[in-house]
Amino acid sequence: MIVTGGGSGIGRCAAHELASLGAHVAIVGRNPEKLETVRIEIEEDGGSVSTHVSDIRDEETVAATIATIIKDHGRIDGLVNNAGGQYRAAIKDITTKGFEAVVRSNLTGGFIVMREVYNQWMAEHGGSIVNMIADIWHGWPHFSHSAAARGGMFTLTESAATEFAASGVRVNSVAPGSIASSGLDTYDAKDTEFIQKGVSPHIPLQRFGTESEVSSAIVFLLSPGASFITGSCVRVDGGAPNARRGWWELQPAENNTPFNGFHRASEPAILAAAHQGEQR
Ligand SMILES: CCC/C=C/C(=O)SCCNC(=O)CCNC(=O)[C@H](O)C(C)(C)COP(=O)([O-])OP(=O)([O-])OC[C@H]1O[C@@H](n2cnc3c(N)ncnc32)[C@H](O)[C@@H]1OP(=O)([O-])[O-]
Ligand SMILES: NC(=O)C1=CN([C@@H]2O[C@H](COP(=O)(O)OP(=O)(O)OC[C@H]3O[C@@H](n4cnc5c(N)ncnc54)[C@H](OP(=O)(O)O)[C@@H]3O)[C@@H](O)[C@H]2O)C=CC1
Repeated sequence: MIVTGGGSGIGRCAAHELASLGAHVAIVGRNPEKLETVRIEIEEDGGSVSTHVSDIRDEETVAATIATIIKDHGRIDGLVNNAGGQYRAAIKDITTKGFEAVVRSNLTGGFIVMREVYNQWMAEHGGSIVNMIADIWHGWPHFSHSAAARGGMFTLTESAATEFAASGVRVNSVAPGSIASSGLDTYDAKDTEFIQKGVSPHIPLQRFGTESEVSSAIVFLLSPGASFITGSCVRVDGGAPNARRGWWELQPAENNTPFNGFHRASEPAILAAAHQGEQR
């Protein structure tokens, strides 16, 4: 199994889960120290793991990385195309260089990894691919570059699912909403406050999700339990896209206490666990 972005957050959690189920996990990322930390954790837990330093945007390195994984481990049954991210900015302030950096990180890079895994292994042997996107439905203000890229990845997933089906390759996407992952550490306090105020009041389940709640969707889609599912998207978002204006005011009075995501009783525990790297 390959997990890109396996050195932190959701990718780290998925890598732990896959290793605990008996898979050899090849984790890919740019930062060798992060990968090394996760390698030690997984091995301490009795799992099998290898680390591969690669920027998913660098075609040559990605091709070489996939070839190495096949040479060393003999097969690739699954790909978790998870690496990515963005910074918060209004459209009016996004430079072309910044826009392209985010699109390359969240669309082109994932495309390169998926194509190489397919061409070098899965076209002949089958497999399962999970592409990470985000809660982009109806747009993603202040993260528009990422929304554009993830929208592309959503339809790339649908196209690949059909093109690859005859090879026995399933391709699905997972769309996390607001997840209290270590990825939130990449935002400064101002951004986090924006996310908290802008996002939390619109989550019907009234909290942020956890890394393991996203990992379980990933693992399900990779598993034989999902053998008739391809070209689909599993949303892991607490119902956020279904909340509409006025929704909160229509709640029963006993539920009608102000909630602000991070301030809910469960939030500090979830965030603390994510920050301390305790989620597996
Ligand atoms: C509720 C929340 C939901 C979502 C949660 C998550 O996804 S959690 C996951 C969160 N995890 C992650 O996001 C992790 C992965 N994310 C990343 O690696 C970066 O965000 C990246 C995608 C921009 C790639 O970065 P890189 O190192 O490859 O690129 P680079 O540094 O070379 O920049 C290229 C250009 O982009 C621009 N620019 C960049 N940053 C800013 C900024 N803060 N401000 C303004 N502009 C910025 C700038 O134009 C820069 O060029 P310049 O002006 O410097 O010549
Ligand atoms: N947390 C959330 O609320 C949400 C997260 N997501 C998405 O889920 C995925 C996982 O996020 P999360 O775990 O929260 O955040 P993290 O920032 O912890 O994870 C992102 C991982 O991707 C790796 N990465 C980023 N860019 C590259 C690159 N160009 N090449 C190789 N590796 C790269 C990073 O490692 P390194 O720095 O070593 O390269 C890092 O390990 C991301 O795509 C994220 O945008 C989507 C919606 C919501």
